[in-house]
Amino acid sequence: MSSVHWFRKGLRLHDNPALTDLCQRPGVTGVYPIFILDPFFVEASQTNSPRIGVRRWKFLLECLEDLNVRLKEHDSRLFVLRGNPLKILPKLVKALDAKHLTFEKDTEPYALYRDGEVMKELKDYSCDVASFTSHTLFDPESLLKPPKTDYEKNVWKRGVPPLTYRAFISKALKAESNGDCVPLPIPAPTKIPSAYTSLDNLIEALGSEVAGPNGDFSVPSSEELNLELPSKEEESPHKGGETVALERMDSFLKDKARVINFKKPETAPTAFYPTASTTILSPYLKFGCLSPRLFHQELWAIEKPALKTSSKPPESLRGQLLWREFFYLCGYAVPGFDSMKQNPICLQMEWKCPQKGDSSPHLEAWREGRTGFPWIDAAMTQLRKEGWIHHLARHAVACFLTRGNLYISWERGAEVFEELLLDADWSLNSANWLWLR
Ligand SMILES: Cc1cc2nc3c(=O)[nH]c(=O)nc-3n(C[C@H](O)[C@H](O)[C@H](O)COP(=O)(O)OP(=O)(O)OC[C@H]3O[C@@H](n4cnc5c(N)ncnc54)[C@H](O)[C@@H]3O)c2cc1C
Repeated sequence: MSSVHWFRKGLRLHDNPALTDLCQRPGVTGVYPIFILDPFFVEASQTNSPRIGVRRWKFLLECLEDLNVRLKEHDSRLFVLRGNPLKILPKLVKALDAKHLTFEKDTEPYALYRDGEVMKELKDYSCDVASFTSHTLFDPESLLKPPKTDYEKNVWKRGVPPLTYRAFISKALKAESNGDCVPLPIPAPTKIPSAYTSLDNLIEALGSEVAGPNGDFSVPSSEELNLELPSKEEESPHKGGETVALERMDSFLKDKARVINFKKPETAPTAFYPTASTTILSPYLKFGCLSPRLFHQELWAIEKPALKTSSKPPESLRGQLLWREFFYLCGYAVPGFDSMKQNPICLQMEWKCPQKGDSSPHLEAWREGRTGFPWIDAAMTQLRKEGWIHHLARHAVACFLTRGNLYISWERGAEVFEELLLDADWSLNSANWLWLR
């Protein structure tokens, strides 16, 4: 019996409950691991700048290559399909006569829409569709309160979220220190049943453009995507993939004293990779090359025996992961989270450049790192060249653009970050810009 696992984020084999569950289902004899290159993420936004900058593209391709290599170790492979998932996926399921489709739950607005449409399309087809939480520590649904008052019912359609970090921690962990409440990661599948259908059959059902220029559903090259890659000297030092993610996590966590004493505000924004003061795991968490539950488990194993003396959330390293969790919950629960006007918890201000597509010489100078303020320009230059900057540098440039100096809308800043950051993440980017407003 054929089945499909759809990778979107969650580009990993470890702690991938959707994949592991599928591989263990009785009667499943062939698993197709697929990734769809969705034009939604490729096309330029209204600002005419691409949603994904070239460095993040490169990082994604590295993640896909690495995933393919790891799948091959299990006698499997990754099938990369080019096109709109709403059109391709139902066709694929039908062509393979697949009886199961699994994927990781994704709570961003576009993903919720996309997955809802795919499920609708497959409703009358005898394919069991199942999604699993593993991009966050908790399923956001589980942390929302039912709305009671008319106001709450009107505003919080998905449920009422805790709106402060402290309230979130006490809801999620019941007590600040109780890391034992967090679900544990699961191991990678031991066996991935191979898929047998010939590529010709798939091409006939889906169309040759879906299979890529070589007709083999392989990971695209930079040439296929028309990417103008930076020269070797200009490359970002951060390489994508689960293999690098696990190595980097292990390497950072070797220094237990650093983990136990980690206080985010005291880390240096001017320390760069490979001696950066924070983990630089954000791009790997963003694409799901690293499981947050595995990272949490490793952190908790170091912190728990030293609980009396260790640093605590929100400053500790586990506290950083909990910020991520809190902001994902807000992104899911708060309507219009990425905008000022539609967002009920956002301060309303008369910013300059309020509309998508608005520009100004000050905005351009900020974006290009030529404000004349050395610290701001250095941070924006690092962002452009490496795709990652320290939290305090993000804070500084964000304050400079908004309430600190230029009074330009935070939404314009978030768009620039969305393009340039390797770790650009809808929930976290919106949340952190909102936090500053
Ligand atoms: C204006 C602005 C925009 C930002 N946009 C993003 C974004 O698009 N994507 C993103 O991942 N982070 C974003 N951040 C948050 C933060 O700066 C980065 O997560 C962090 O600097 C990543 O570096 P690190 O992995 O070394 O973090 P570490 O300090 O090592 O923390 C470990 C992990 O905890 C999470 N984390 C840490 N700080 C935060 C935070 N403030 N909010 C949410 N999660 C956090 C990240 O997943 C991070 O990898 C933004 C911050 C600001 C001020």
